[in-house]
Amino acid sequence: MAPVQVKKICCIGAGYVGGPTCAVIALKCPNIIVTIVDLNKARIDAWNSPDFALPIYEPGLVDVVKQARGRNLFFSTDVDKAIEEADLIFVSVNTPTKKSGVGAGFAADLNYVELATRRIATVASSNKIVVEKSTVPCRTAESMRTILEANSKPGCHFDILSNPEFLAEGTAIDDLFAPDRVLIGSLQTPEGISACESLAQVYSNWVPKERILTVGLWSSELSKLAANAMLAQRISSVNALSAICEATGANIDEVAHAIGYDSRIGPKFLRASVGFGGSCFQKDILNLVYLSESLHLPEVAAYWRQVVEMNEYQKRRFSKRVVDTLFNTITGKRIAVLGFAFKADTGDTRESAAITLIKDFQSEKAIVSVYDPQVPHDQIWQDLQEASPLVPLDTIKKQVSICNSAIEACKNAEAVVIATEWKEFKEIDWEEVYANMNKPAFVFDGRLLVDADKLRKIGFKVTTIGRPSNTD
Ligand SMILES: NC(=O)c1ccc[n+]([C@@H]2O[C@H](COP(=O)([O-])OP(=O)(O)OC[C@H]3O[C@@H](n4cnc5c(N)ncnc54)[C@H](O)[C@@H]3O)[C@@H](O)[C@H]2O)c1
Ligand SMILES: O=c1ccn([C@@H]2O[C@H](COP(=O)(O)OP(=O)(O)O[C@H]3O[C@H](CO)[C@@H](O)[C@H](O)[C@H]3O)[C@@H](O)[C@H]2O)c(=O)[nH]1
Repeated sequence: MAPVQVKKICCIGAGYVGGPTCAVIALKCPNIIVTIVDLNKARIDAWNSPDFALPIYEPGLVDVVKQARGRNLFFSTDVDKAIEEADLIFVSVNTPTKKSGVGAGFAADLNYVELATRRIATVASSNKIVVEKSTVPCRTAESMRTILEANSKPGCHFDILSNPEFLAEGTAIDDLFAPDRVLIGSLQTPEGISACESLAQVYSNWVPKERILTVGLWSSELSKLAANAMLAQRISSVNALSAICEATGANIDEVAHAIGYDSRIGPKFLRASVGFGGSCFQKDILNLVYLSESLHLPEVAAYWRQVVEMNEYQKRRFSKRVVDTLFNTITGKRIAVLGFAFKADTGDTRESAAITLIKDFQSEKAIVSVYDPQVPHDQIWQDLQEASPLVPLDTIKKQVSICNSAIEACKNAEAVVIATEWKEFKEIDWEEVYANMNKPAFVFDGRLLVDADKLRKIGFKVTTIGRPSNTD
């Protein structure tokens, strides 16, 4: 079967994945019309804003959108029109962890995927290649196919592909321009292989052929969960070692450096931290845990669950270290929290470690001043409210304030807690910070960001993750 040449793409979901991914496809494939749709009008309006005030912050994204928007890249709320016109449809909607019902707290909520799939079936009157871009449990493509086939118009044929996304926030554009690999899963039927070839041709406009991996549908779906589980496992492993370092006098930086030199281990993703955050790692591991339990593999489930438990332990351990170091009480003390995003170079706060830390400080009755260079203030209030649903926002606002600079946040504080590795925190005038703080002035570096010796020379008492107190 000759592969269909894709001329029009629709992407359902204009979020952190759909937006950047399909904007890059539009940039790299000027002959393909790409329309990104979403039900959220405010989000689409932001993508279309004349001054490029896009709904997500991602280095390099504005340049991509500037070049392609209006040429062959369009953002719209008219979901049906874009579905109808497209040859290929990416489903890039959110798949959060279920909050209630069977599998609550573990299983992926596939409601958005199902609604988008049903919409495609209802609207489409010509053949479509439907691509699962969202991260989903193994065999979701089968459910999508069943829904599409049961609801399709006569003569309308659907091929389903899995094409998970591996971009990391903060480096999304670089990752999309030069991906380690593009993974496409299809049924191993002539139609499936042909559809796979159609999508591979789109990517081959800029991705070298040897980096486009084609596999079976279920392997593709599972590979996405597996990649995230193994990445998160590395962080939990290094964080577990950081606890041993703090107790023994070893230095986690030196340990990570030494083990990373082994070419079988490699140096990347071994940075001890206050805990991993982001919308993916925890969700996808819990998804894998649920899958393992559903398959009656309790030992496998327990193995992966431990990666998340270690992460929770790391966050709790860090908060406790702050309290212990500040003479076992932080009641009424001002703590400056630098960074609220889950990592640097993003404004995304989903599952950010900062949220847990601030909640812990609130329950110890500290006064908290927060600063993040990218996260909107409304988002911070929303996250803190969601973290403490029983506490009225007015009460939270009496304990927490949001500042417009790091210097302002640190004023009159007893301690500075570095929760996100923003480069600007390395470069702030620490002498000025010190001058304006109560003494003794403490710094807790949860990101291995600052030069502890330099800060100690200024007068700070510095505690660094993965190093023993007082001696690093
Ligand atoms: N964020 C990441 O870095 C990342 C990376 C790789 C994979 N993923 C996966 O990609 C998927 C999307 O993640 P995200 O971070 O972009 O989510 P997101 O919440 O930022 O975006 C999803 C968008 O889909 C829209 N939507 C939901 N249902 C819809 C429907 N029926 N019709 C039209 N629009 C609809 C929502 O309004 C939302 O704007 C998830 O499965 C996630 O696990 C995310
Ligand atoms: O050595 C490290 C590396 C990362 N982190 C933390 O781990 C979290 C996740 O970081 P990262 O993986 O860089 O960002 P994400 O955007 O969550 O990307 C992950 O999740 C995406 C969504 O599935 C995948 O597509 C990516 O491949 C995968 O890296 C963040 O809190 C980081 O601060 C560490 O603590 N130490």
